[in-house]
Order: sequence, then C-alpha cells, then structure tokens
Amino acid sequence: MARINNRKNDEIRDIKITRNYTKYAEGSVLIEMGETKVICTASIEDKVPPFLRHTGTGWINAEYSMLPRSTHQRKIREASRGKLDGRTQEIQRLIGRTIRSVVDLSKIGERTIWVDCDVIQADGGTRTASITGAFVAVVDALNKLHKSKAIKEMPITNFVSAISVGIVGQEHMLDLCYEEDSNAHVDMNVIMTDKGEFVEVQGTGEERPFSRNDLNKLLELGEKGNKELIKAQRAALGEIADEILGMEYGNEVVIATNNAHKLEEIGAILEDFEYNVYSLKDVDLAGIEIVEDGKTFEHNALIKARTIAKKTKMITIADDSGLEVDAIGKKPGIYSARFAGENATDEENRQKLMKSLNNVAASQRTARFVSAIAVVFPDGKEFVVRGTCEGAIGFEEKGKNGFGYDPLFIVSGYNKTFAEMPSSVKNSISHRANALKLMKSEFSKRVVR
Ligand SMILES: O=c1nc[nH]c2c1ncn2[C@H]1C[C@H](O)[C@@H](COP(=O)(O)OP(=O)(O)OP(=O)(O)O)O1
Ligand SMILES: [Mg+2]
Repeated sequence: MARINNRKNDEIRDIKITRNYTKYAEGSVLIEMGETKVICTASIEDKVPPFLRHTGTGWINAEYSMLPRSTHQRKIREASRGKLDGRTQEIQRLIGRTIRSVVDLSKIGERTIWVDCDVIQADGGTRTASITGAFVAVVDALNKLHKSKAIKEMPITNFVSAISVGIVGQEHMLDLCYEEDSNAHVDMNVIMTDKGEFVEVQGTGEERPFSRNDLNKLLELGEKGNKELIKAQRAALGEIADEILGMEYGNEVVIATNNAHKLEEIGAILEDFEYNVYSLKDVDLAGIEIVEDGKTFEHNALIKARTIAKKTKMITIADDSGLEVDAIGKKPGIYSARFAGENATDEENRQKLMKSLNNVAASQRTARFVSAIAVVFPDGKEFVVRGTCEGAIGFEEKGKNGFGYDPLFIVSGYNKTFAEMPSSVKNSISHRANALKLMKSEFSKRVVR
C-alpha cells in the first residue's frame, strides 16, 4: 500500500525548525512536520508554584491548544467553551512531564518556564511535533538565562523528541499524517532522548490488540524517527547543541603522518575501525612540515595531531615512534628519524645504529620500539596512549619487509626481525598495533555513537 506523498513506511515527513519565530518569548520556535505546524514558545517567569517556594528549585509548565481553523472543520475555541477538554489536558501534561524529564530543575533557580504550544495547522502528530519544537524553544530560553549569567550552567541533561508510529492496514508506519492516523488501528507516540532512552511510550490498540512483535517493530520505527528529529534539533541549535551534547565528530579521521609506511600500517591495523581513514594527501596537506620539538613521544604525537586537527577540523590521529636501545641510553628514542642527522634516510640511520653498537655483545643489545598515538578531536579534546614491542638489535640487516629499523630489530619470542615477517604478523604484535588497540578502546569511551 502506497503512502501519501509516496513516503516509505520508515520515513519521516520533511521537518523544519525555525527559531526566534516571534519576538517576545525567550524561546520561540515554529516547527513544521509535513503539513503540521506548531508555534512553541518558552517564557521565563521569576516565580514558582507555592509548593516550590524557598526550595531554590524551578518548575516547567506546559499548555497546548489548537487554533480554531487548524483543522478541517472549525473547532470552537476552548476559551469560548470555558473549559479544556480531556485531550488537551492530557497533551499538555505530557509535554510538561517530558520537558521536565530532561531539565535539571534544581539548576534553574526559583523560576517557572512556561511552555506554550499552539497548533496553527494540524495534519497528525501535533503533540509529538509540540514536544520536539518545545524542547528547542526551552533550550533557547535557558541559553538566554545562561548567557546573562542568571544560571551557572546549562541545566539540560538530554535532548528529547517525539514521533508517532502506528499500524495502518498491515503496515507499520512512522510519523503518521492525519489521514493515516484516522485509519490506524494501533497508534503510538514514542518519546526518546539523544541517548536512545525512553521518556514515555503511549500505545493503544484502538481497534484491535497488537502483539509483542508489533510493539518491537513500532519501537524500532520510533527510535529511527527520533534519531532524525534530534539531528534536526541539533542542526537548528548549532553551537548551542554542541555546548550541551559535545561536538558531533562525523565519521572520518585523518592520519597525520608523512611516512607512507606508517600510513599503510595504521590503515591496515584500523581496518576494523568504524571510521573512514584519510591521509594527509586526501586532505591536501601532503608534505606539511611540523616541527617535532616535544621532549617525549607523547608530546610529539600530540603536536602533530593538534596541528592537523586545527587545519582540517577533523578527528586526527598521529603516531610518534622510535627505537630505544638500552646499551646506548635508550637512544635514538624520539630522535630516531633524525639519528644520522636532519633528513637522514632509513639506511643512514641503520648504519649509524650499527656503528653505535660496535662491540656490544648479543645479550646487551636489548631494545624496544615505542609508539605514542595521539588523538585530537575538532573541539580540542585529546588523549594519547603508548604501545611498545620488546626485542634486540641484530648484528646485520635481515629481511626486506617493513621500513626504518625493521631489518635490525629482532622481535622477542620470534627470533626474526620485523623485516622478515609478513606485514600481517608485524601489524598484530608491533608497538603501533599495541598503541592503536589502546587507542580504539579509549576512543570508544569518549565518542558515543
Ligand atoms: O615500526 C617501525 N619499524 C621500523 N622503524 C620504525 C617503526 N616505527 C618507527 N620507526 C622509526 C622510523 C623513524 O626513523 C622513526 C619515527 O619517527 P617519527 O617522527 O615518529 O615518524 P616520521 O618522521 O617517519 O613520520 P611522521 O612524523 O610524519 O609521522 O622511528
Ligand atoms: Mg617525524
């Protein structure tokens, strides 16, 4: 069965959120979900209901109404009728409860936020559009309080949005318009946060009961819709949203290295990382010179990553690595790339190492590779981890694989140099592999997706 406007069953209507729609309220939003249009305002009043006086805590109240000609037939104004009908009361309580669930009322002082949702055109989903729009208006109002220093911090704990789902005929559908809603035999409103948690689920088998399987399908649709709505709220709020939720980082990382071998290894080790990996060449920064004047691997890795993150505004991963040889006081260490002088080749560095270890006995030739991996996010957050790999320096070069000091580095427990191993083996045990493993676990703690 085709949907109106040929929408797919799991497709939401076009959503448009216009902030600062009217001029007096502290927060004012026009939200349009397809043909449904609601004006949502948030107004701040410097007092609270009696039960909260002298508690230092605030309150949020919501009112909802439909303009007489928001519907097909004129609907009598509730003011003229002199009382609110049950539906209106239920909806405004729902809006109030929802917004209260994501605002820390103890942080807004003794103030009441009045949320007013006025439906100017109704084509289904007015309560859910009201919630989605009201949240944005409340963020704007609270942001004004925050910017004027009336409150110390933004008291928003979560973003919240709402969407309708239902079963029409045999079909499970997302975001029902009026006509679909009138034909639905199961009707549900799903209110969720940016964390994917539920604030409220209102589901009714109006014409016939529904199964657990139906419920699961409907929740699935609700989750998809709410994700998209919260994305739209974020987009509408721009930087204010980033301040509350932390910046959204996108799906791309750039590897800040000019060393093609390292790039290849990092790419291979990050094969299962759920980000698209870019090189400096991909972002037009090939050959960029970065002064590595840190005193540690960690510091140098951060210097490289910060430089590229600043230029690209992308999540940036950098490696600073080197070889610590015990017999020569852990040299060359952070100077590994320039051991034989600025712009030295790998070959020259290896020769210098051989000379430095002239006459040093096998048992005294222990060494380790170190890799510090730094990650810098576009908003400046950063972390750095270290991986190592133990081994010893051989008496002659062995093997053709790898790069740098690989032909001289005999890996502990393998009796082979890195250059004698296939890259797949090196990439499962190397200092870089160990560091990137730690990086991935640290990364996933910091980025909620
Ligand atoms: O798995 C390795 N196998 C062999 N040698 C290695 C390895 N890992 C680091 N190394 C050596 C190469 C270079 O002499 C120095 C890294 O210097 P380091 O400044 O971190 O890298 P780099 O200048 O080549 O590229 P970039 O700074 O653009 O990332 O340690
Ligand atoms: Mg370097």
